[in-house]
Amino acid sequence: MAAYAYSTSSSDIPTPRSISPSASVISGRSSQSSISNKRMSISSRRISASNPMSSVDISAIEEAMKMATLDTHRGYAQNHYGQVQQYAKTEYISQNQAAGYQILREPLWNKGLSFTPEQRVARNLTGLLPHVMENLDKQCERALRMIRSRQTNIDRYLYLSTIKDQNVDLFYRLLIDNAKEMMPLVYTPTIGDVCLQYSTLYTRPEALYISIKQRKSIKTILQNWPYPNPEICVVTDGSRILGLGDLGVNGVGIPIGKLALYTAAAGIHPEKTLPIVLDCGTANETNLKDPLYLGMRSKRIPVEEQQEFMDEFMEAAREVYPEMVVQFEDFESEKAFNYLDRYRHTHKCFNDDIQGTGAVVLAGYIGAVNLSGVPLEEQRLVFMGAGSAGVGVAKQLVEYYTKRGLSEAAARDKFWLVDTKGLVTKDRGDKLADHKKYFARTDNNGHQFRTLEEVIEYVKPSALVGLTATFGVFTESVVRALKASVDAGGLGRRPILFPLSNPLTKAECTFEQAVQWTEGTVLFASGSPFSSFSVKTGDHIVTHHPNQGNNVYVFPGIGLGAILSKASKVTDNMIYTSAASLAASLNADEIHKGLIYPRIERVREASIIVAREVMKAARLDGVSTLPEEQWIEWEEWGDVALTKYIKERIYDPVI
Ligand SMILES: O=C([O-])CC(=O)C(=O)O
Ligand SMILES: [Mg+2]
Repeated sequence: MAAYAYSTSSSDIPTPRSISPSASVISGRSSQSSISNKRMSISSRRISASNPMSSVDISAIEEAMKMATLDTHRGYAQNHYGQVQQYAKTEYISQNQAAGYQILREPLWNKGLSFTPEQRVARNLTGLLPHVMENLDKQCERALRMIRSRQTNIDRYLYLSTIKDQNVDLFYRLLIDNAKEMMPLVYTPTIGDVCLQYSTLYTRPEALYISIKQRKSIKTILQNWPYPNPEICVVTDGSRILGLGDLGVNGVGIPIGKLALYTAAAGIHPEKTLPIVLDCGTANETNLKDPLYLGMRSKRIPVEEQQEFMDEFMEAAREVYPEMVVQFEDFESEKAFNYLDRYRHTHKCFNDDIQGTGAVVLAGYIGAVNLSGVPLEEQRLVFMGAGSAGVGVAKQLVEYYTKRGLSEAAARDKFWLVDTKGLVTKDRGDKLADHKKYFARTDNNGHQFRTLEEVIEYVKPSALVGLTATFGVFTESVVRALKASVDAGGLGRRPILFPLSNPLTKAECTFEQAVQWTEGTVLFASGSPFSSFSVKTGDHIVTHHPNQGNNVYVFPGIGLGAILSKASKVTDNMIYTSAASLAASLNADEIHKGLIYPRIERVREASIIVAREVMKAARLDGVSTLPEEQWIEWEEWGDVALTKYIKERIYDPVI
């Protein structure tokens, strides 16, 4: 039993022998195909009927690959147990060939009640739809009424998901026009609850699920994705989902949610988005014991084994979809840094938690410093949390300082990172993870500071950033100590406080607490959205507006910019530019209200600005593969022509 993937598991797992060959995967695509499912001829032949307990039979795989290349109608794939099987490739029909229910049942083709009388006749839809014709706005009205009638956010999420599964245009119109209300439902915080319960909520597949058992078939699996030539992929291994830890395959809600935002916030066509979860087992005991758990029921594989799997995945992704940009999401810190370092120079990829979060916090920091009354040079920053996000953010801020003329050493000196063991110092006595070493302090004179309070007392910071995934770490005494150290510098100075962990249940403090404990002076940003609130002081009512320092303000624009500039890789400068352009994208009203990010309703406008500047940075760095004449032509028109080019290419459903 030991070599068997499901070995840790219970008796409800079917034995390999009980799987019939005809139940195995099918794949492939015709070259001119545009969309999924339709007519699938299922005929498969197991070519390795070897002992199911044995490990993967490489020679059988090679044999199958050889046969697959000789016969273009056939491919190969591994089943759940790593055995190789051969099968006939999927035959597709195009939208033009489809009629009747084939159209109504394909969410990307279905226009709901928007089909015109002519279309209804031409596509054999008469009688399949009610009499009325409605534009998207009208259909949104119905959907909104339904969503608002639901009692819980999970129910609202599920309702939205059924719309997405039936009529993609309607789903995105809803999301785009009601961003403030809908985004927390399809993204953080609700998505955190969805991931926790994903195996129970599951009704239908929405992503590619690639398990370590199928690692020799990654190319086939990628080709099984029904939509041609995806441009952006969000991939996770579920090992660090938001601040919720290892959720295994249940973490797939994150790639799905992030990609919904790529479409809503940056207008990448939904057909061009590809969510992927790599199933490498899980360390989550609750999942392993859950009879409904959907992933591989085995312990998470060791880091080294996953490295090989990841290499194969990245190679396969590049070969099958050479134009696709890959966004790494919610890998645990060590892997997150490793993969970014390993692939960033050879593949089109970036890490959202390190680079996206880094950029969005930098943008907020630029705005906050302007309002704080503490000059940039005098700022001192304490980071609570030294994982991928904490270190990623701190490095992005170091780059900002160095771009403003500070030496790297002087810039780094402005940061004090704290983890569960206290201030990160060189002589702390424990083995520091590689990614923390850069920020380890040497000026502590042998003294170790074990608590956040001690660190604040010692550092006297002007800014406190939280990326700990621990609710309530910013206690009243911590926040008051931060305020006191800022007040000591002079009148009118304001503390910067960013409790950034997601979802809301992991936020280091709430917005109301931050306002109360700083007597309203705080410059605040959180990862998940808090609501505004008003307080009456004397005759005045003062409304406090929070900021959401979430990477949703940058990753859609970074991805779109990389795609449209046809960048061969994503450079540091492109990431840095996303932050600088986001900081500069506030309008007069937002500045007047003291905000440090654009309102979430304007995220699409901000993403277009970010994408435009990212494209320009790609060109400056020599990684854009667009023809030089194209750039010269755009330059003659300033930003107008490039903005127009972007707007003409983005998805904006209107009927
Ligand atoms: O998903 C979010 O809201 C932000 C993020 O990347 C994370 O917390 O890992
Ligand atoms: Mg993330």
